[in-house]
Amino acid sequence: MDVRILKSSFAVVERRAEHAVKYFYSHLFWHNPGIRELFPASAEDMERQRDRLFAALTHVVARLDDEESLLPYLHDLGRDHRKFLAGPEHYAALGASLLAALARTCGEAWTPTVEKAWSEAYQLIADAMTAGAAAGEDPPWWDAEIVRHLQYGEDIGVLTLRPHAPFPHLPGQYASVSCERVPRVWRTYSIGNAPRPDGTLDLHVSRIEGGRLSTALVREARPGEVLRLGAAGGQLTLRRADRPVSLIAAGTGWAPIRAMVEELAGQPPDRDVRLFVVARDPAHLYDRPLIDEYAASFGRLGVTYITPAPGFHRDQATGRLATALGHRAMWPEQDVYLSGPTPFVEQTVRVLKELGAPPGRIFHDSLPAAGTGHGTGGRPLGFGEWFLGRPEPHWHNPSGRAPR
Ligand SMILES: NC(=O)C1=CN([C@@H]2O[C@H](COP(=O)(O)OP(=O)(O)OC[C@H]3O[C@@H](n4cnc5c(N)ncnc54)[C@H](O)[C@@H]3O)[C@@H](O)[C@H]2O)C=CC1
Repeated sequence: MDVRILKSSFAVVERRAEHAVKYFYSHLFWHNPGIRELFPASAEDMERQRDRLFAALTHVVARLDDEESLLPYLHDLGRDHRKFLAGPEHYAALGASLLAALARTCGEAWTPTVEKAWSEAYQLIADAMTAGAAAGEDPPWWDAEIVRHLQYGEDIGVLTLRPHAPFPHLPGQYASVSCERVPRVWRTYSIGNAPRPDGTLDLHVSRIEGGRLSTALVREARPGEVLRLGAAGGQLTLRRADRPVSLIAAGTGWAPIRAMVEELAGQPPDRDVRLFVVARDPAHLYDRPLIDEYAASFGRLGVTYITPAPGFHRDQATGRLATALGHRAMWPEQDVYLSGPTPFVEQTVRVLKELGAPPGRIFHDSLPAAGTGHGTGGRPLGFGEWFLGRPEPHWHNPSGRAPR
């Protein structure tokens, strides 16, 4: 496999990424009509799917000369793709369409040497993914019955699920979730509890305006229905160290923090733990009674609730949090765990760094697209630049896994 040739031809493809990805899917669905059934039906969900494919491809090409890190990534990716019902025949079809799209996009730069390099590279990718899928000991997915559905106000739902088989997860991790009401659409939700003896788990869902899965889960799903879960992942898990801890949650970002508080409460540490809970209004502090109970029973836990001042926009709570963080000392010595909306996490990380928190001790899930769409000097980003400049999205980081 000639990595130099692959990278230089991929540089051409990146500049015309949108064209390449559209051509790829048109080619794939035209030649394999059955495959369309495996992908989301709506144009909007399909758009996201296109983003994922190119992001994963970029990730792979960037690591082609580092097989040591690439192979485990591809194994995990293959194992993860079992939940999409991907079989060996699909890998062959995808390979043919990928090569056709690359050839089309590269134009005259597509020589027999380039084609040979890409065929070999794709074979390596497909072999590693199918080997990963075959070696996976976990089920391809977990069916999980809704056993309780609580709704807080119009837009928050807490769903308790009972997986049909043991579902390994660590406090703070998330799972991808799919529901028959919105076929073939998967979204990640953090798990709101530490592992329980009865194996049940809670998902905290905030309904997004126009979000079909979150609307179905909050407003329509009922006990008795079965959801589908992919393996738990993510690295927002407690580091066991002898340091003070701050936990900061906004909105349903409370879910993974709650799981970590449960873990800490099981073995209360001999160190200071401070919890900041931020919500758009007091009615959205939906777990406040439980948090107060924890604070009463777990002596080293201090809690600060933060909502916007009356009459202010919900985001004002983030400014109020910054002030409250400024009143806490010890930032250079502690571990900080953060969870909530992406702009909230970005803003709070900046404040924490200014307060002296070491970047290596601030933990949060990888953030999806920052989405400003602008480069230096306010220049709009080209499509390929935009893809490449994005932080690594967590939906194609299947390596951040639960213990197996
Ligand atoms: N592991 C993680 O990081 C998790 C992240 N989430 C994310 O958290 C969000 C929760 O949504 P909701 O409960 O509806 O929260 P929300 O929209 O009610 O926001 C809660 C608080 O976050 C802050 N905030 C929200 N948007 C902001 C902005 N643009 N700039 C500054 N501050 C902002 C405000 O202080 C607001 O009061 C979802 O986007 C979800 O994806 C949810 C669970 C886990």
